[in-house]
Amino acid sequence: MSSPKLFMHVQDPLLASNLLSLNGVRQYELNISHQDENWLDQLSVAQCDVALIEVNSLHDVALKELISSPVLYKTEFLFFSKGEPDPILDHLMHKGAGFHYRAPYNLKLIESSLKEVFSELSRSHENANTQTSYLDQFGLLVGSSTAMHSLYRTIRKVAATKANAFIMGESGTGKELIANTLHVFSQRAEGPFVAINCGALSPELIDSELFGHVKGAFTGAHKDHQGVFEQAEGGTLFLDEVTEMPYEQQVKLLRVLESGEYKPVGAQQVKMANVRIIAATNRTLSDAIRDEVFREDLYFRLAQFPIMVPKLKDREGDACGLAQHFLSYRNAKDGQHKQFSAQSLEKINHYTWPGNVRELKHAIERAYILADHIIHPEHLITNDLSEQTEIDKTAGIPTGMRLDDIEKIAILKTLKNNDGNKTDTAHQLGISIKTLYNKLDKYEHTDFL
Ligand SMILES: Nc1ncnc2c1ncn2[C@@H]1O[C@H](COP(=O)(O)OP(=O)(O)OP(=O)(O)O)[C@@H](O)[C@H]1O
Repeated sequence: MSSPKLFMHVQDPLLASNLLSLNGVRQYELNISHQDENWLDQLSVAQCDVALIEVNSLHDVALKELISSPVLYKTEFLFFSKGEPDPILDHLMHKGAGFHYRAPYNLKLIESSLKEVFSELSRSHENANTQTSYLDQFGLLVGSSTAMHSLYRTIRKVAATKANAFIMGESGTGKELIANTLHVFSQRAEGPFVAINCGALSPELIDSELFGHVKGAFTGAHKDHQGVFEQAEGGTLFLDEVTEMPYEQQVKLLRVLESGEYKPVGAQQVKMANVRIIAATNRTLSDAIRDEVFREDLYFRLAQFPIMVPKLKDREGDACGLAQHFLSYRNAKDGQHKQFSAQSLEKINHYTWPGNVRELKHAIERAYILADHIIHPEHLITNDLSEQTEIDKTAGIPTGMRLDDIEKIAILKTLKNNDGNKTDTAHQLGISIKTLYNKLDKYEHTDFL
């Protein structure tokens, strides 16, 4: 088991020796900087959990670079300064970089901060290879891997600010849960969390869905309707699949973000929005911007904090842990005691889960339905095409299975075969996209947790 790593860039010999004498420092695996090289470059390579940085020059290039570096969100920083006002350092503190100690330094306080951070990090390092059903939970997110703990730290820092955030990650990695967790840890937690899927909005109703409408604004507008900006007033508005919003609508969104003003359809008066926006996409943004699917200016407005979500296959140990987590909740709901065989856990551990946590969750749901007591590998229907024939033979529908369970299996399997593409899935199943979204929503909110 590797222990947490600490990077130290301190020029003042007295401060350096004081810090090195602390137990709080010595418990880490130490990386001392080479003074004549850029410390941020060194820290990026060393990938340390904690960094002690002495700031003693307004011309510290690395400090400026840190503002836009991903290292800012992966590392816990303790800055030391003589106390001269430093706008860059202030900017970093507003971004939730960590602690700033001003001379004369209180070594006891520094020691206790380092110990606290160490015990939090050790827990994540210890659990990195867990195969048990117990996983750490942060907000709504479950996972004990180092990648998830690094994400938790990022969320904690971003939540402390007022900035908009842009969550990027593959489908099924948990972007909506992350947005919700950000909300829960923010100062707006008492306000509403409103999520809207921009891919599921019909082009005719999009203005009304976003900004609302007044009675009589158009045929069928029988009464006033609140748009999501108003519903989320004082809270957080989550724009899922924001890159799927029609290009011309994106300008309207940009305008609201710039001025805070919006006008319900048919209204005379503008309203002021008081919402924090969190957006998400599973597209590769550079491609979406290049192909003119998504406006670059909107991206910059939304992405004051970009958050990258790790794929499930990059969260060591979490696939098995999450599988057990989902199964235990399902067992508890039905008063059952179904279990995984050792071979099933092995299969879960080795499969790459291209559909990420959603695919895993659905696979466990299907396995739970198909297995009597022990979940064997053949009950775990994955997207792995090399196993498809075998799966199809073994996944016959047992007599007496509930119709809504059969429907669920048909929907989830078709979705998987279409790599998560909901338009193609709805088309093949002969249902509307809206019905598909409603059903998926129902499964996600009723099966587990
Ligand atoms: N870390 C996690 N812990 C527990 N459940 C999770 C986690 N991540 C994802 N899930 C579950 O997996 C499913 C998919 O999550 P979510 O909808 O947040 O993913 P997404 O990245 O927003 O997907 P999409 O891009 O397709 O909208 C949900 O049922 C969610 O509850």
